[in-house]
Amino acid sequence: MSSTKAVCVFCASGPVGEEYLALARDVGTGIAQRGWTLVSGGGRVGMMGEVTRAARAAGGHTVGVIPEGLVHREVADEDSTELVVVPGMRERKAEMDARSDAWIALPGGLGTLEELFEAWTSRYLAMHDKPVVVCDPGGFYDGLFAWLDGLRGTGFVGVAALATPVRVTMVDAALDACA
Ligand SMILES: CC(C)=CCNc1ncnc2c1ncn2[C@@H]1O[C@H](COP(=O)(O)O)[C@@H](O)[C@H]1O
Repeated sequence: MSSTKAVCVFCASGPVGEEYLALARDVGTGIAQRGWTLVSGGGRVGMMGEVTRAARAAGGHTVGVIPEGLVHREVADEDSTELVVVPGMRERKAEMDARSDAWIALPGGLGTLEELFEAWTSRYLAMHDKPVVVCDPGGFYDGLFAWLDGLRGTGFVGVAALATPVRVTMVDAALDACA
């Protein structure tokens, strides 16, 4: 077993399709099967709820970090092994960061992108060396990465920064990249 202890997963909180919910379950199950802790946004909604329920069903330890203002909106995961209620979004991100050894982004919306870009930019600025992994079996993010790739050579984005996230299509590969 690798030394990774806790993986933070970013993913959709909205009512997305079954293929995305199934992906979230596979990731939660895989994290638990490796004996790792899952860190998430602490809500029961969308993929976020699926990933945590699956991790616990597989015997995993889950840590949910939710701002008090979102406890109702995102339906705080009271069954979480640890549920950390924080004052606001900045504290949520800081707590998720402090408790994680690696990040996995799954398909998601604006919140997921916001979290992914913080992990990504802080890594290319050498503020940490935690793996930043994008697990995208269906090409959900292809348009985003194609657009960013188009900035190559324009001075807006460095080649090393573009190469920072580990992009994979398989859950096992995503977990291997965290190790
Ligand atoms: C003030 C400040 C630091 C804002 C940064 N913004 C955020 N920081 C942390 N989690 C977020 C932020 N915006 C949205 N999220 C969370 O990201 C999760 C996924 O959102 P989404 O469905 O991809 O849309 C949701 O739990 C949502 O609450």
